Amino acid sequence: MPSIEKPVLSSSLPTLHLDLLLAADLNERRKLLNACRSHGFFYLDLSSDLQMMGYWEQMLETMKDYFEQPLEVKMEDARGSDNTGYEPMGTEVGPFGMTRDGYESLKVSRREHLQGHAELTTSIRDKTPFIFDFMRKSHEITMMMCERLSDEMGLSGSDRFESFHSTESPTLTNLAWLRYPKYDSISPDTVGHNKHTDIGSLTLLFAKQWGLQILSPDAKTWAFVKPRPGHAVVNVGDSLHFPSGRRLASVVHRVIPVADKQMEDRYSIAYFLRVHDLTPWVDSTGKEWTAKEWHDFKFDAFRSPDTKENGEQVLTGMMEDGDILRRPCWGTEEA
Ligand SMILES: O=C(O)CCC(=O)C(=O)O
Ligand SMILES: [Fe+2]
Repeated sequence: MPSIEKPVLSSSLPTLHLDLLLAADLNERRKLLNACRSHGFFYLDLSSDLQMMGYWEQMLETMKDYFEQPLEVKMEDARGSDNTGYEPMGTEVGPFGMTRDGYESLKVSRREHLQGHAELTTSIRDKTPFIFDFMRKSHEITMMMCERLSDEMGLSGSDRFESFHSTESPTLTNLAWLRYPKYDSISPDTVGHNKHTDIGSLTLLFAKQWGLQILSPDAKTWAFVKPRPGHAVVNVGDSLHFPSGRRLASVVHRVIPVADKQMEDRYSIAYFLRVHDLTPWVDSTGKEWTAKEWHDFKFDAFRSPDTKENGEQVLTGMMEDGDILRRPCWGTEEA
């Protein structure tokens, strides 16, 4: 097992409140934009939404039951897709030299949600209505934040972030369950989740256990994001970073096992809100992309960054250079 540096906690992440954002509180809206500009990551206090808090608990139980099944049963849900179905451990490159990733996942796409039918074949199939409820709520929350950001940035018409997510065109939005095995049972060659920025627009992450690290602009080093009860973690992805003219920060993060803290399997739930496939943008080198091209190129890089021209850079959204955060142009402007 590679040695893991002493944890540095990220205590400086801003905290936003779901109820205040829903009420379109002007101060909270300003805080949201500042958080997306300066840190790209923030805590979202969900404690005002008892239904969501209940869903989170229930989802954890459901996903534990799912992952406990034998590998060959879970493989019945494998579809060789990056947005739907089961993926075993080791599909992608891991965080340390010569390692593969150390997590398994199950994804349900928004396309399945909108069609009202998930292509699940195993025991989990009868949980589909609950999974769809969770996705609906996660979608409402993330889209509401897109609205608040657009308002605060004074965007109108087709420049507003909501319009990038229109249901008329396909998107690769999905809900993912992730399981990282407990520290004791990790094999040295499949570990954690490699450094990356998220492909989509906003990620709503439900994780009660340690392991998530960000490349902190404050500490200029890897910092653990401390799990906080009743709080989700939200982060900006590349599909808001580039289309916002890089004013919103898509920050590099990863997951690594924590020796004295990961005594149990680690479970996280991520809602990956993504823009529609044809959304155009220009990257930091001036190259033009559509969201779908970026997505496909980046997923290839997840699997083998060394074999792709600029794979490393695509992986980290061109935000990082040798584990040092490249100071982007965000964070300096006033809201
Ligand atoms: O499992 C986690 O806490 C984070 C996962 C993640 O960063 C991702 O899947 O993009
Ligand atoms: Fe991520």
